[in-house]
Amino acid sequence: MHSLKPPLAMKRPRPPSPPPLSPASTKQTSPPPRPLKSLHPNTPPISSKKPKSHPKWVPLNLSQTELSLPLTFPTGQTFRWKQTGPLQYTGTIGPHLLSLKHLQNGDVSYFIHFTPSESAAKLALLDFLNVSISLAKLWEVFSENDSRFAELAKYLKGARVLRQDPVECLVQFLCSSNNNIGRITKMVDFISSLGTHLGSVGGFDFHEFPSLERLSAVSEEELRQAGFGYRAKYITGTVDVLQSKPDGGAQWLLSLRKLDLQEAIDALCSLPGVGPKVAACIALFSLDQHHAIPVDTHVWQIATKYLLPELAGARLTPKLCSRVAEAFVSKYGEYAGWAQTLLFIADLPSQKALLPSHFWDIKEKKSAKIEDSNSCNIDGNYS
Ligand SMILES: Nc1nc2[nH]c(O)nc2c(=O)[nH]1
Repeated sequence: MHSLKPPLAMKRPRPPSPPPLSPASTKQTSPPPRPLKSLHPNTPPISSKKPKSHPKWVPLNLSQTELSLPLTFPTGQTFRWKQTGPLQYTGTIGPHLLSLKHLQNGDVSYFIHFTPSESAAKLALLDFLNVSISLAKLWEVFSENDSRFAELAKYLKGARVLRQDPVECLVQFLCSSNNNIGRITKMVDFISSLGTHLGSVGGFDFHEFPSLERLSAVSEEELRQAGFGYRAKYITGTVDVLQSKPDGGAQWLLSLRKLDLQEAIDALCSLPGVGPKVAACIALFSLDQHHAIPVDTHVWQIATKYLLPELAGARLTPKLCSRVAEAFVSKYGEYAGWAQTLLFIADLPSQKALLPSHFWDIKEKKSAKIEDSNSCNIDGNYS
């Protein structure tokens, strides 16, 4: 078994500036001068002479109903954010390194560890969190149309869809094909380690996601040696195709935000290793395609139980995938992907403890694992 360590041949990029101190390291190694009062173990102490730019936890004006960090970050949308405290997650957005945490009343606050510009970091965070979309309002409408959703929503408040960078999202979901969360995370960590180091928090190193140019310097062989298996050729193949786009691959991917859903899915499926399920995940989590519906056997089970009972027992085919997607959209409307996200999360074994036992039926019969669900063949490797 190969360890997912950076290949020796790769040059490790240098940080743009000395890594910033994390809240934890601030506390442990170099407390700021003359603290007056510490409100929380991870809260930097307040100092009357604190320079304006001193990092601090800042309220985000988002309640837990609008954003639950444990339901949003470790539930299969992104594999790049790390849990760095009991209710605290840390990750990068572009060149910004930030932590988010829940306060005791559930509200979310953020802490900037490193950024070239604080105002740009805040804007990038709000954009990444899709804050212009009210989850409470969406869920009210979904709940009116679906009593089961209404009940689930009581237990799983705040499962929000993120607006990730498309290159980052695409590479993560290429790693997700037929894979489990632990290995996906290791692969994504490996790729991320090729980007510029931004700092360390809670014992984790954080890097800006590498540019396509930097990714194009990694060979298929290096990825294979690092344990990527057949996904290695999908990653290098996709990076090559993106690099050949006249305006650049990153720009090409961003331009898919303006297309209809089907056009965006077709464009994504032209990339090596991208099938309909992975394309729908990328479309939903990075391309503003809010009614994209990733369909795999787990979602198929939910759909045949609650939306299309007449199809129970049938074998999932590409045509039936479209039926499922249509059924979701006709039930939940233009933000149907956000409803799918809650139903997907409710089906994860990790969420079982949050739900009363009568919600466990599907999970009991089939352990809903991401590992089986992201194959490019929608009907292969699922059982
Ligand atoms: N909301 C969803 N997240 C996912 N992650 C993943 O790998 N598949 C899914 C999915 O179908 N929905």
